[in-house]
Amino acid sequence: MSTPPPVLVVDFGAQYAQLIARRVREANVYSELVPHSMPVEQMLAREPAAIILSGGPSSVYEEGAPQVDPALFDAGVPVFGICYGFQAMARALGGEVAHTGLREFGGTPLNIADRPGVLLEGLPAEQSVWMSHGDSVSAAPPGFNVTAASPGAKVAAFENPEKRLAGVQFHPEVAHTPHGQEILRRFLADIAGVEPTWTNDEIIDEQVRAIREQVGDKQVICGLSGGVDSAVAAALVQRAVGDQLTCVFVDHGLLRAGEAEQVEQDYVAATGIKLKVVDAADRFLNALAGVTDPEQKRKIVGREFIRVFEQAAREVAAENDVEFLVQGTLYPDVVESGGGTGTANIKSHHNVGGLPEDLKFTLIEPLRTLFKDEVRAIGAALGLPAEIVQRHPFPGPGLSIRIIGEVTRDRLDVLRAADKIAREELTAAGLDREIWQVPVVLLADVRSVGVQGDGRTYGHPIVLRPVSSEDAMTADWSRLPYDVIARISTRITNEVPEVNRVVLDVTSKPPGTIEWE
Ligand SMILES: Nc1ncnc2c1ncn2[C@@H]1O[C@H](COP(=O)(O)OP(=O)(O)OP(=O)(O)O)[C@@H](O)[C@H]1O
Ligand SMILES: O=c1[nH]c(=O)c2[nH+]cn([C@@H]3O[C@H](COP(=O)(O)O)[C@@H](O)[C@H]3O)c2[nH]1
Ligand SMILES: NC(=O)CC[C@H](N)C(=O)O
Ligand SMILES: [Mg+2]
Repeated sequence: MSTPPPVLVVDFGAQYAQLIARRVREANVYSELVPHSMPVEQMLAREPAAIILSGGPSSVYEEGAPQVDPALFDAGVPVFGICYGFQAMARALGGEVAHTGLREFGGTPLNIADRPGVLLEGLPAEQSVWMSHGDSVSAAPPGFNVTAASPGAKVAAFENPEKRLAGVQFHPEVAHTPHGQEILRRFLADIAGVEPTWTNDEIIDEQVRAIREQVGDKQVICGLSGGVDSAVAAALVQRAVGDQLTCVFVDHGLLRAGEAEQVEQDYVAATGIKLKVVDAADRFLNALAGVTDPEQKRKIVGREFIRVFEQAAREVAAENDVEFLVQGTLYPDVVESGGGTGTANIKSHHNVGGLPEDLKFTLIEPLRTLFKDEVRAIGAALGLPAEIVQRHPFPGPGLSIRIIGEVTRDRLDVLRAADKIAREELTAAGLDREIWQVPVVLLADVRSVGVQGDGRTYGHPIVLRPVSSEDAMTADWSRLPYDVIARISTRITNEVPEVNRVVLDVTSKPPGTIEWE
């Protein structure tokens, strides 16, 4: 894929590395993450427009701490250091970093120096920034102006605009640094001289061009779920190769009420796309019989999806094998599956970590580096209707990972009924847009005693998990109005006989993930 010269974000193990890349894209500049282990020559071979060094947990003076190769600063590429990256930069260029004993975590006042330089000129002389450090730069490298200080960091920002180098101790990428985005934008525009041309239209044109080149005159299939990501991915591919694309919607028996009908009607009506619907419920439910382990469920679903796609591909093009499979994979699917830089496997998303080893398709995943809200913006720019673009996420493994315990048809029916009620009440209360999603979970192996109609019941609990989030990487539990929760609870316990208790999940992410499995 040919993209503009990237701004490379070098990941030193920061919590926020991908967030930095995303903020750069928000400044309309193309950006990608690379590991700190990548040799400088390789970074330079990418002809980056600029390089940003991320934060990280190490201390630069510790033995074995990741260092920055000083050759990076001689290459004439603009460099911006953040937190650990700032400290590593200071050290590589002849400044000093010390453990001063003055740690700063969270909102911290920043005082701008008399010579505020390019990055801070005209911004409030005192402003709040988000800090998270124990080490500090005690002396800036020769040739650099110190442009700000904080109580715990006498060198909190420095720059050398002639050499196009700058850095900050604080985190401009987080929302808690109010002027952070402006500071990042100034680095890109005024120090690095990068043009802000990476707009949604640009992304679309670039992806369409790349997909057309990759696919040529071959046939393509796309797993279409009715969700946002695959809808946007399919729309991009349709724009690129038109009716060489066939979408395949798999009814795996793990869907919510009304979902299959909705895909068949809404999506085809909105886009005119060629759609093949496969009823594969028996196949998935047989494969899942007796399985309770979440990772095993996810891997089974991942494998069965591919087997169904293979069969569908054979039917789409009898003699001319389908080589390409389009998936609406997003960046969070990749990181959580352990595909980031040194990141742990939290859960195998069926479309990444859950794929079988003998996968024969070449994957086309045009959204793989993006977050959901970026994808929504692209979907809107492609002209997809709001009902599709604003839809709540629903995981590919569907209700199988919302039944804690074995997945059976009866349990699926119970969960489907409860989920339908929760969704109806949320929509009736006008809360869909405020809420990220509301997984409804059945604790199938847990029972508790109830009393209904003067009789004893021994039923199952349903968990409501309403969350608010910007990008699914972090989330908070949503403070739904009590009367809405009460209506959902009353209706579920009245209308679903197997359920006699409704509980609310009040855990943020971290420590909980959004889905229970
Ligand atoms: N029922 C399905 N039939 C066909 N493909 C599916 C199905 N469910 C998921 N997929 C494939 O797996 C990918 C990942 O699923 P995921 O749920 O993350 O995305 P989505 O459904 O497109 O969007 P959303 O996150 O909004 O639900 C989809 O983009 C799609 O390619
Ligand atoms: O396509 C998907 N395949 C999966 O296997 C999967 N698991 C979780 N999710 C969705 O991803 C977001 C983050 O979820 P978690 O906090 O549970 O990891 C939430 O929006 C989840 O609904 C999935 N989507
Ligand atoms: N967030 C960071 O990058 C921290 C850098 C370094 N570990 C410190 O404590 O100062
Ligand atoms: Mg989905």
